Amino acid sequence: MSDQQDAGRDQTPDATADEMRDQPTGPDQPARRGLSRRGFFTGAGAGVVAGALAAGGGTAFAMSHGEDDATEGVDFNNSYPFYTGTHQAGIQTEPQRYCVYMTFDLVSATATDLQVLLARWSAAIAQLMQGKPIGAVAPTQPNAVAPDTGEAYNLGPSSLTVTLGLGPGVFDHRFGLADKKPKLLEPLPALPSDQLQKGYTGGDLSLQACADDPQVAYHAIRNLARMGRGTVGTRWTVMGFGRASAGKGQSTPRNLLGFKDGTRNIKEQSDFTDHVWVGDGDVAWMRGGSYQVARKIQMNIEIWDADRVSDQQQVIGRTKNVGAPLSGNAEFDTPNFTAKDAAGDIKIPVTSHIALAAHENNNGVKILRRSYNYTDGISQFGQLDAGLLFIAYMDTPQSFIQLQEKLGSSDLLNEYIGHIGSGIFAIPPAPAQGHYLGEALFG
Ligand SMILES: C=CC1=C(C)c2cc3[nH]c(cc4nc(cc5[nH]c(cc1n2)c(C)c5CCC(=O)O)C(CCC(=O)O)=C4C)c(C)c3C=C
Ligand SMILES: [Fe+2]
Repeated sequence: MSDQQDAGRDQTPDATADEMRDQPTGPDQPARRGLSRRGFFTGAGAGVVAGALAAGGGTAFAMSHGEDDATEGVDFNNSYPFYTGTHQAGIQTEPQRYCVYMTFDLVSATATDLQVLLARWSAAIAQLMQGKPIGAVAPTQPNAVAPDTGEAYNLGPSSLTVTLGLGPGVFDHRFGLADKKPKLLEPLPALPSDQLQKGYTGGDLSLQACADDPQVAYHAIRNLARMGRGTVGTRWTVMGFGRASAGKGQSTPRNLLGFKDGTRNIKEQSDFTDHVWVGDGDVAWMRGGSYQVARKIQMNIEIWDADRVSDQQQVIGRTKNVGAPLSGNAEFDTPNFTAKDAAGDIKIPVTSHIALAAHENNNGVKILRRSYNYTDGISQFGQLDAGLLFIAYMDTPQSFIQLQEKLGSSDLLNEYIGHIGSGIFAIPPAPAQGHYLGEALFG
């Protein structure tokens, strides 16, 4: 690691050495908390993802921003525990800056192969989340092939979380696990405005690796895919940057439309209990788990960029700079969906994105959004190929279906986006020490 990277990773200008040593750890608690968010060196910015990858790590650089920014500091030494015995990390965890999402097809039809893979992946994920390699990077035996590919060596845990999902295919005729199938795990139905492409859809297993260093997230997925060879084959992947959602202690970031995204995301513990974590109503082994819906949503960026900001605000239902609902003044003002202006017009259009998606207008339905921006470069038509890797967690997939049936039919945003990829997965709870993800399936 270069001196510059070392400086970015280990120096915390306004935290003392004692503060750094004495932070509490526990389920879903980072190993080090309480470090000042401001005054830090920041991690790699969204616009330099490719550069950071090419440079071989999270670029550390000092920047000055205005007051209304989302530049919380990054502690590359922060880690989360894997063996919590409760919920998997990477859901309630404050969103990290980068995400590599990949789905896999099971190419072996033997339940034992699946069982061994889940056990080996679990052990490896636990190591990776502590910032450790999954075996020797440079074996002493000169003819040996290295178990770990090495590109994350010494980069620090970087808040890595790896979240595993089980798709509907795990419970089909192949593995004898049909009686263990989560009650609500079915392929998503066709939804209005779907433009799904086979190359970005489906999968028997999913891995969501999130970290504050893109290379740490990529290393995790690369090595887990490598371990899976012979049992799984890769299906589709998206690399996400610039978290497009906010956790409880975080400021709200912006998506590629330039709007704050995540203002009214789920943040309170009671909402996680009521809307995200599976309770007693499902198969017993899913208790503490969740359902994950992933959508690759392409944006027609050039068309959006040509639109007047006043119109963009009508589409979203919020102001672009502050992120306030059109019925209010400040970002966290509660939207008033019946408020009218002096001319008698509804202030938040009824077909705006937030009016259609808000829980007040959907019988109380709420989902946890944990999305990331993505770019695939330039399309065959010479246009920017970019969008949102929409990832959501919920206690029933019906919540997403209900919202998307409405959004897909009427959302003003549909002129500017297209859902091109899709996947649905059951998220098992996290194992306790000595156990592995999905172990209850094989009892
Ligand atoms: C089916 C669920 C949703 C999809 C798909 C979706 C796509 C999508 N959203 C944005 C941008 C924003 N979304 C915002 C709010 C918001 N979105 C959903 C659901 C889906 N979005 C919900 C439930 C909400 C909260 C509504 C509320 O309670 O007010 C916002 C506003 C800021 C915020 O509260 O987060 C933006 C901006 C894009 C660009 C997009 C697809 C590309
Ligand atoms: Fe949205």
